[in-house]
Amino acid sequence: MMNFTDFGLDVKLLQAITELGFEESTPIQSKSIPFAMEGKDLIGQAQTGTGKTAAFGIPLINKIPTSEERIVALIMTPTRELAIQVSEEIAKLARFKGTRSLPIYGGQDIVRQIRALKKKPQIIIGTPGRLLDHINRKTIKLDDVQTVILDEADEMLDMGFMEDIQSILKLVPDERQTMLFSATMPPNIQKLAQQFLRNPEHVSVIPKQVSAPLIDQAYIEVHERQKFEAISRLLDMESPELAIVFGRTKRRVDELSEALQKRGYSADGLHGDLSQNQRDTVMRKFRDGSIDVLVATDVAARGLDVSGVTHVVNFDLPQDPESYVHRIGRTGRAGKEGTAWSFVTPREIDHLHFIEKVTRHKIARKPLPSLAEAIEGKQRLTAERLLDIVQNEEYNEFKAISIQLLEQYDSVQLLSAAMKLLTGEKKDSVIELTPEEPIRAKRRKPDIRTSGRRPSGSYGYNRQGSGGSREGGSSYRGNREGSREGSRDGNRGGYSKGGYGSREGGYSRGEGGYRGNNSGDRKPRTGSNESRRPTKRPESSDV
Ligand SMILES: Nc1ncnc2c1ncn2[C@@H]1O[C@H](COP(=O)(O)OP(=O)(O)OP(=O)(O)O)[C@@H](O)[C@H]1O
Ligand SMILES: [Mg+2]
Repeated sequence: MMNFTDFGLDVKLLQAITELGFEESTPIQSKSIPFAMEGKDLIGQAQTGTGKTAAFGIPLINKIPTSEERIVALIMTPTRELAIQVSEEIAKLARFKGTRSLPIYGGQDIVRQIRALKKKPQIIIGTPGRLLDHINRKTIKLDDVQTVILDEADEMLDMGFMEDIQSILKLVPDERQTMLFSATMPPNIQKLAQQFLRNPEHVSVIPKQVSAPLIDQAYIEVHERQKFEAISRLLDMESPELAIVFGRTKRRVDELSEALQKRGYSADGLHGDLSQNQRDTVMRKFRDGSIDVLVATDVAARGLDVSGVTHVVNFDLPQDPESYVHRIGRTGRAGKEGTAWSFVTPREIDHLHFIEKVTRHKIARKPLPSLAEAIEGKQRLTAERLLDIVQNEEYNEFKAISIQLLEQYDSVQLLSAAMKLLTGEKKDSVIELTPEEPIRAKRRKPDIRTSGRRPSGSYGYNRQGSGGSREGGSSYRGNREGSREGSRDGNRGGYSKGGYGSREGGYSRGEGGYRGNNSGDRKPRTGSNESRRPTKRPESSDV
């Protein structure tokens, strides 16, 4: 671990890093920043939630002169939400230095983007489809780009963005620095790397444990028709601060989020068929805590960093182990702990074993919480809420009436009634979700490592790859949308509990650190770029 002061960074950048509460660099940052500062091309791989964004953001901002008036850097991400988020992190890091960046993605009003481009951003963060659109309109010119970063590079390939990326990179001068980052690196990344990187440094953080140590993983065997009851009980029992529930299809996400709302949970859905405006609203509500359950397709599986996500639930098992890795990686970030549950139907047990094998992590089986446990959980939560008020002495205006009531009734009676009211009764509306087909286990051929250079096991796990055929798509591509088909090689590159020092404090960031605040631009998005649609994936987040 290093201090950020060791890298010889611009003082204003250091100031921003301090302000963000980053005390020491994470392993991927310690390893990548020096290479990046030397101008080397780079393939960077490390577990979810370990600071890859800053690993490329810091050296990037460091190298751009304040006086620069051209677009000199390009960052590509697979989804719009991620473009927004990365752009926000870059903006925070660039705050004092004054580096100008701009997110550019599908679904946002293009005229507005064109206007923003006139302010001479130095860094563009975008999704490939919309970027190409601007390139074709000549509103973005890449002739002066010196640095290109592909975040979640493997996912962009899986989404069928290869051609788009190729067309874009052809327009960038050869004399440039190119960097790829992801927690998983399938073999097909090699193709991209060979084509676009020059003698890249492979930086991968070697994990002590195969799976993310901070995520407590479990599965619950349920029948398809029990899933809704199961999720209700889990939510009641654990009352997550924030939870992300992954469903396989858009229909699933719509039905489930509606059903949860009907039952009184504060939930909302996110998938690629919503308007950008709706997507933004849902994300904002989730980040500020006005909803606590985000039901989503795999559009939310990659890269999203929302602090306070304590639980991830795979309501439907993902097709690919990589998708599993990224999904559960929405919790247990930045040194915090998290819990991930997966619902597995009896016919999917084999598929679960396959995920276990590839991720080299045994997932513990847990029983479905009983109704009694769920009720107890809810009551405990109510009691906590009450005690909170007691502790903060926020009840003065109720004192008089309480005294009056206590003259007539017994205190236990009264308190019980108050708790009943507070807990709320479960609305037992009938919930019916359209069943999803079980995922069939598919055998994949043993994988080829991302790069022959690394000793085996240096990734988080050696996965069995699909040997190139894209896993999963076939059987349900049609309506399964959302599911990210697989990247091939997964890896939780890194970082064991000890990785950040001790787990809580180790990855320390000041209290005030984060909480998705969001300086970035969040405007209603309208309009779209339908001209290019990734071939592989019905849910494109870009167009
Ligand atoms: N050195 C650091 N100290 C403390 N917190 C950090 C540090 N670097 C990054 N973080 C914070 O850690 C969180 C996770 O970082 P980030 O989103 O970059 O992870 P990632 O490795 O890109 O994960 P994913 O694979 O899911 O995209 C963010 O909130 C980020 O601000
Ligand atoms: Mg990331």
